[in-house]
Amino acid sequence: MQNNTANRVIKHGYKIHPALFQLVEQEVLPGLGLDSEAFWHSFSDILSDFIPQNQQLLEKRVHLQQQIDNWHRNNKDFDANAYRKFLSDIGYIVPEGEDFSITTSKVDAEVATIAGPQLVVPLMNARYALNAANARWGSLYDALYGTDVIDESGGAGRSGGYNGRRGDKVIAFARDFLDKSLPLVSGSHKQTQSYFVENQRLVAVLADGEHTHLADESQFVGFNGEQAKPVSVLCQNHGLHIELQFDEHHLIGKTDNAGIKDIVLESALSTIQDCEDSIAAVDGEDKTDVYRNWLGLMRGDLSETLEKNGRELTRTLNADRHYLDARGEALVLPGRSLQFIRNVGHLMTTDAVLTSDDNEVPEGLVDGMITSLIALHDLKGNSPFKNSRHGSIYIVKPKMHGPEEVDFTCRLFSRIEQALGLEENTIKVGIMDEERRTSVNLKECIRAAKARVAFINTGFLDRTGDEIHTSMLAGPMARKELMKDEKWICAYEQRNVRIGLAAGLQGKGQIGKGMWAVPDQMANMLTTKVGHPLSGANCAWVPSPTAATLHVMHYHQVNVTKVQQQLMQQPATDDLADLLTLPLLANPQALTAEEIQAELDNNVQGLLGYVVRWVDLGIGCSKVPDIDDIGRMEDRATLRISSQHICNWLAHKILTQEQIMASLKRMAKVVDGQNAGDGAYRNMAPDFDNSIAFQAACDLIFKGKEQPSGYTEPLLHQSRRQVKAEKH
Ligand SMILES: CC(=O)SCCNC(=O)CCNC(=O)[C@H](O)C(C)(C)COP(=O)(O)OP(=O)(O)OC[C@H]1O[C@@H](n2cnc3c(N)ncnc32)[C@H](O)[C@@H]1OP(=O)(O)O
Ligand SMILES: O=CC(=O)O
Ligand SMILES: [Mg+2]
Repeated sequence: MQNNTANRVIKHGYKIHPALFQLVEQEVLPGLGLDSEAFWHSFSDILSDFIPQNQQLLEKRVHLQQQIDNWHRNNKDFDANAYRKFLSDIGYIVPEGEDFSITTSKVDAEVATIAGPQLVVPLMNARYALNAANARWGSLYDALYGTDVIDESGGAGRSGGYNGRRGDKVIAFARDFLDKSLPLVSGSHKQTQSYFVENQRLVAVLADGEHTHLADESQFVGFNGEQAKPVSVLCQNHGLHIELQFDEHHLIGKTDNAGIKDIVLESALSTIQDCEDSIAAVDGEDKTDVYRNWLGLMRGDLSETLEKNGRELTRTLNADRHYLDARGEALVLPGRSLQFIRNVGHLMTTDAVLTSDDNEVPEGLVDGMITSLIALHDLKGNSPFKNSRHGSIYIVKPKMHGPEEVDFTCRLFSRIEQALGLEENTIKVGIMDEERRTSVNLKECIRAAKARVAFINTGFLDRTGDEIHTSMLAGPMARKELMKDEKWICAYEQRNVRIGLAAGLQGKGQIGKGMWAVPDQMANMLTTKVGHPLSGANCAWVPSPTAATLHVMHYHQVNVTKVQQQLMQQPATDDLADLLTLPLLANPQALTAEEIQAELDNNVQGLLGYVVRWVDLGIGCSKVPDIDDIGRMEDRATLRISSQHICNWLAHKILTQEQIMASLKRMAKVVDGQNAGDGAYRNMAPDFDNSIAFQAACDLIFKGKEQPSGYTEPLLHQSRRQVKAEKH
């Protein structure tokens, strides 16, 4: 791919994309008190020092993978002990050192001490990014009414205008939630006729006129309005706030015994603004758009005008929330989620900055520098809002392979801090445990970041892709849907919590769990995702604000601190053997032709449905219907799984090339049909040869074995850039 070198601004030998240069000079640097020349000088020094190291780390990945491939070629009879020894001999598994505790400081409570949902959002989409930042507080009534959590039986359907029968079910569900999280001394919230404040206590009046109180009176936090007739009452449970809002003239309030019009839950405590797998930013122009959104969030002036339900509205960041505390004194709570930014990993390069000989520079280096620079606006108080009250910058670093790569990130952050005049360890790091070499060496990875690590998180989607790719030659893999029951993944999830706790993350940072990837199945999420806090995780990913408002109920139900304390009492186990158990098909011959076809078609449908929107429309995260018509969140990590899975079955002759091509062509028509309502969409069928998206999908499968770690971004980027070039 030819890089556009026109109109570049040369800074200390590097050629800066004009859009990025303009953004930094005209929008980012003003107000930061930094000298422009000094900034570009230190940026170029950092690039010169870190580019060769970045390259070496990538070469090491390739070298290790080659040795693993050779080992599988030469060891058809798998011996687990010999395999483990081999991995240690080649340095894939590193020796574990003494126990230690992380020393990270200045971590905000949303990360360190309060357990709750973490929302992830594509930063390229300002409408969603703003919505996510504002998802700190969400209406429980809306979340219940609008999703399958409330069943439609008995005339409680969702279509049409407000359905009172459905509303009654919502209110009953919510009252039940109040009874569990804010129990009363006597009676139930289901019987309350009113609430008021008296002598710094919350009083609930029951149907028979009895005045009762909260069983734990310290749960009452504050109110708004008159003590005798509050318009809202604020309580808390496990550090999470619950707001009861009253209005007896409101559509809902007037049907409610106590005049409650809504119950608002503190929901997404933290949000990850994503520059990585949920977006499609392939060049300097795209990167600049993404950085501009981050700037708007950090400067507090991001806004987006949109049309919703036939009305135009302008979305901006929500203000903080004001109350009177129990004593009647002012109380202010954050109106927005605490924001992390996810940078890209070490693999990709970007033309946002070119070297003197026109080579792209590692994208992660540019992300690190520019997103930190932008976050300085928050630290310097240039926004009417505050993100980190402790003056920290939170960067999630994905797809790192082992402790050396974590160390590289930390050294990069340290240099960025020096360049920006920040105190050492201002930039906190979230380590995604989503590559196998990180999982097997997790303790050493955390040690490498022990003064700045603020979270570890099991990115099980990428991790599954890496599991397949790393052992590509070992044999055919289990079916995709059954992967979640395999020994390695159970060990991976438990081990991550165990090692995180042993390294002292409790009270200092997050031990996180992965994404709920079926955005419309909220009832299923409500029964299943409680498993995350129960496993000792103090946060877990959700795909939408609604999911955050529902998932937060799990943290009311489970006291994660107590779970963690119990887990810390348990003796350490050697779970490495389980972690290294390959998820191979127990009996490939037992698969029926129908099962094979269904597995293939399902993978192909998801893959095509995602890739076509990525390549042709630049949409990095989509809800794509699977073969059973269930909408699934697809991003680059889920694509990594499906492409690597097909590739693996092809490599082991469960599938043939012809069979895959036939499925691709058949499923392309299905996907075209699914997108028929979208005017911007371009069909893949029948002119397959001229569809860049279709060709990209083929390459992801047929060239999948050769892709570094099975990643999808090199091919996606190349194809998207081709589409963009054709449009210009
Ligand atoms: C493996 C990994 O890396 S996982 C991390 C990467 N994945 C993600 O970040 C997933 C983020 N989620 C999403 O992008 C979306 O929820 C999708 C693509 C899954 C579904 O999107 P859609 O089909 O547009 O959702 P749907 O139509 O149900 O809802 C749209 C509404 O929800 C909001 N919404 C949906 N997801 C989000 C989100 N993550 N953050 C904020 N708002 C969101 C939209 O703003 C929109 O509301 P609006 O009209 O008021 O603006
Ligand atoms: O980034 C998350 C994942 O599951 O991959
Ligand atoms: Mg990932």
